[in-house]
Amino acid sequence: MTQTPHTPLLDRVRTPADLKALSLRELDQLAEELRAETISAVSVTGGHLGAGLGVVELTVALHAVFDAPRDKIIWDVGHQAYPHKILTGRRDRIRTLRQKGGLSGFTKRSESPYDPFGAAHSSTSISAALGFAMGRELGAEGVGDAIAVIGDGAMSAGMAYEAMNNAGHLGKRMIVILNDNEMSIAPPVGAMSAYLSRLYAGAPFQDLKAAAKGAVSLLPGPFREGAKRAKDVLKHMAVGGSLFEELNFSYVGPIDGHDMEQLMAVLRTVKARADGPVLIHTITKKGKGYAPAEDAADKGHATSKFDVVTGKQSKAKSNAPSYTSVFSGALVKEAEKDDRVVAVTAAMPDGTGLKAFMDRFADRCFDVGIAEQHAVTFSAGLAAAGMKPFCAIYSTFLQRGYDQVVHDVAIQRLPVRFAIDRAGLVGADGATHAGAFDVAYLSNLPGFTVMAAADEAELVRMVATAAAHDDGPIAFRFPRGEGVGVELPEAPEPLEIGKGRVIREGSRVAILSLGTRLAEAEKAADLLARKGIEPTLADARFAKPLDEELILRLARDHEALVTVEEGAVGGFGSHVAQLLATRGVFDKGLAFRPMCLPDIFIDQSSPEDMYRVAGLAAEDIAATVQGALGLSVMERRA
Ligand SMILES: Cc1ncc(C[n+]2csc(CCOP(=O)(O)OP(=O)(O)O)c2C)c(N)n1
Ligand SMILES: CC(=O)[C@@H](O)[C@H](O)COP(=O)(O)O
Ligand SMILES: [Mg+2]
Repeated sequence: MTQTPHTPLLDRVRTPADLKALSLRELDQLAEELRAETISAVSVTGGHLGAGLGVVELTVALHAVFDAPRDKIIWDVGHQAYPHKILTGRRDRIRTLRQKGGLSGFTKRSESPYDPFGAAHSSTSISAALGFAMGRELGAEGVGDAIAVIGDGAMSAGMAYEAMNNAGHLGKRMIVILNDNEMSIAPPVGAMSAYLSRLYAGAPFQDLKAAAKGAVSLLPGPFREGAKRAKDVLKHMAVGGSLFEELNFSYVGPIDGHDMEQLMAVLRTVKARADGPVLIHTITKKGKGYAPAEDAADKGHATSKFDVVTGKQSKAKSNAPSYTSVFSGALVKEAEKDDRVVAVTAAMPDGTGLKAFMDRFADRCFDVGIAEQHAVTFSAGLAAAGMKPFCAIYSTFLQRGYDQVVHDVAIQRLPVRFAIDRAGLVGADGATHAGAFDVAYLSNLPGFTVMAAADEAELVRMVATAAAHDDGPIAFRFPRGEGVGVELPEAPEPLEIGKGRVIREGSRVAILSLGTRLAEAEKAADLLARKGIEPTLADARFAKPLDEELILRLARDHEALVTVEEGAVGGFGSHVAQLLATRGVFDKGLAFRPMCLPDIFIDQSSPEDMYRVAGLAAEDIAATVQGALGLSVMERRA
C-alpha cells in the first residue's frame, strides 16, 4: 500500500529560499513531512532509502542556513540526496527516481543547478568542494560556500584524506560535514571507523546550542572578527577531533544530526565565523524515523518497492539463482579445497556475495572498507605472499584501482584473481554504475587473462579456472541479476586458457559472443534461422588471450563475422579486429561487424531496455548479421 502523506508545509516550499522564513518549530515539522514524502516516493520506485532518511534534518538545516545554488552543497555518493531533490524543485518528479527518463538516483549536474557536482562513486565530495572553494578564492562567478557532506563509510577511502590534506594546506574556508551513522552498506570497518566512534563515545552530544548562540551574539557581523577569534569560537564547540585538527581543520562536534535546534545553531555559527576548513561531525541514524528501515540489517540502504505500512518489499519472482550467489557458492567450494584461497571486498560483502565466505572463513576474508585501490594492492601483497586472493569488486568500482591493477598486479605478474561483478549495464543505478570498461581496461595489459561468463555454469568453471591459475593475473566478469537457469557443474574442471567453444555450427556467417549476450545471440540465430540463415554461434569465453585458432577458423569459413559483447569499444571486438587486420584476413574480403556498447553513457532504465538503447538486443544482432551479409532492408524484412 502506498500512502500520500499530509504535507502542508512542504507543499508551500518551491525553492530552498522558502525555508528562510520558517521558525524552528516549522523546520522541525518540515523535516517530518520531508521524511514522509521520501518514504512514500521510495515505496513507489525502490531505491536508496536509509541514507536519505538519516539526513532529513541536516538537509533542511543546510538549505535553511545556506544559499544554494550559490552555496554548493555536495553530497558524497549522492544516494542520500532524495530529500535534497524534493526541496530543490524536483518534488513533482520524485516518483520517477531511477526510472527510465526520470530523476537519477544520485546527484547529477545536468538535472539541476542545485546539484553542483555529480556523484555515485564515493569519497569525491571533499575534493570537489575544495575545487569550488579555490575557484571562489580565484574569483569564479556565482560560487559561495562549498560544503561537502560525506558519510563515515566514505571516509575510509584514501581520496577523502588526499582532499583533506590539500584543504588543510590551502587553509581556505570550506565546510565538511561528516555524517556519521556508524554504517556503510554493511557495518563499517576499520581503525578510522573506530576512531570516529571513540569521538562520539568519549563525549556524547555537546550542548553546542548555547556555545553557538553565545558566539553569534558576540559579534555584529562575521567580517569584524579576526582569524584567531573565529578559530577560538569554533574550538569552543569542539571536544576532540585531534586528527582533523592536525590536518588544520577546525573540528566541531560531535553533534546530534537530528536535533534541528542544534544543527541550525552550529551551521549558522560556522557560516558566520569560518575562516578556514571546518569539519562538523554529526551523529545520525541511518533509516531514521521509519521502523522497517531502522530495524533492517542494512538500515534500509537500498530497497525494492515496498508497502509503507508494513515495510514489506515486493520482490520479483526469480527463475534462477543470481550470478552473485553462484559465484559465492563456487568460491566457498574452492576455499574448502585450498586454504590459500582468501577473499577481499571493498565494503560490499553482501553485494559481491562474499558474506557466505566471510561467515565460513572469517580469518580468510577481508572487508577493507571503501578502498578499492588498497583492496587491489593488498590482494597483490597477498598473492606475493603465496596466497590465492580473490579480489571481488564491481566492474565500475574497480576503475578506481586501475593504476594498482597495472602497477602492482600486472607488471609484477601476480596471480590476483579479480571477480568482477556488475559487468555490463546494471539498470536503475544508471551510467555511473555500468560495468562498461573492464574488458577494455584489462585486456590491454600484458600477461592478463580476461574471461567473461556466458551463463552461471560457465561462471562456476571460471572460478575453478581462476583458482587453478597461478601464471599471472586473471579476471572473470559476470552481470548483475539472475542467471539463465542452467545446471551447475558439481566438480568443475578448469577451462583451457584461451579456448572458446562452438555452440552451434552453421554457414555463411559466424556470431562470436563474449559474456552473457550469448543468450541474445542465440535468440538472434533463431530469428535468422526462420529467414533461412543458419549462423555459426560461438562463445569466446576469453577476451584475453584470444582463441586465435577459433577466430581465424570462423573468419576463414564464413563470409561474415559478428562479435557481440556487453562492454565498451576497445574491448573484445577491438582485439579481434586487431588480430584479423594483422593476419591480413580483411584483405580476403571478410565482412566484420563488432557489436559493443555505443560511445555514450546510457541513463538508467531496466537492463533490457538499456541493452535495446545500446543496440545489443537479439533483433539488433539479427539485423547486423543481415547487414554484414549484404542483405538490403527489404530482404531483411522478408
Ligand atoms: C568507490 C565506491 N565504492 C563503493 C561504493 C558502494 N557504496 C555506495 S554507498 C556505500 C556506503 C557508504 O557509506 P556512508 O558513506 O557511511 O554513507 P551512508 O550510506 O551510511 O549514509 C557504498 C559502499 C561506491 N558508491 N563507491
Ligand atoms: C550507492 C551504491 O553505490 C550502491 O548502493 C549500489 O547502488 C549498489 O548496487 P547493487 O544494488 O547492484 O549492489
Ligand atoms: Mg554511514
